[in-house]
Amino acid sequence: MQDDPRTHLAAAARDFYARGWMLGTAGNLSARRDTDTFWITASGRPKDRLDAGDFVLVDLQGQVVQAPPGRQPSAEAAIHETIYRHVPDARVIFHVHSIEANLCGHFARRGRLRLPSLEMLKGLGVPDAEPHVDLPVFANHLNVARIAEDMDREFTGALPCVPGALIHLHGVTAWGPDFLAARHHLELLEYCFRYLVQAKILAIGV
Ligand SMILES: CSCCC(=O)C(=O)COP(=O)(O)O
Ligand SMILES: [Zn+2]
Repeated sequence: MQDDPRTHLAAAARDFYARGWMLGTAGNLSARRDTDTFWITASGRPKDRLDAGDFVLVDLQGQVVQAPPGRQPSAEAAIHETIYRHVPDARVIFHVHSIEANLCGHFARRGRLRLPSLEMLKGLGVPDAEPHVDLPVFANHLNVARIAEDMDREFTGALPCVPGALIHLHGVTAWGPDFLAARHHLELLEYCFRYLVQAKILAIGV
């Protein structure tokens, strides 16, 4: 599995688990294999010990192409499909459940979370000294298809100006053209969330 995307996904999952972002089997990760299929974590697997038997190959229509015995794709595969269908350069998607991402759901207004105005957002593709950027926030539903439908509707209108989205009181999803970029995007969003939580504690307006 040397240069197999599953190796990189398993390594990313171990990293995110160690940061406390994928505890208790939370989260799911995927990477495109080709134009029509992507590898995604199997549902309900512990993210600190994934191996090749913990990934399912699915297509952009939601059909399972290849699955190890007894494994189902992530229950949230429809969200990954929606992102891959709409965002042409998304090749890797990370969805994690950090405490800060969920606390920041409380700061969202009308389906948007205003990110802090930091030059650092350059790393999310916004090269301004004092950027004004909103992250889309989607309502959470136990029926994941409803989240994917909301995302499909919103992304049909316009893609977000940063490579990520929040699902309210559930978790954050970030994507990128490769593993490193997707990780950087997730780290930058998580930095923003920590910054917003700290600013709230210190009663600083951002
Ligand atoms: C234990 S977390 C609840 C489900 C969830 O939100 C998640 O990210 C993991 O679901 P999966 O089916 O991918 O294991
Ligand atoms: Zn989730």
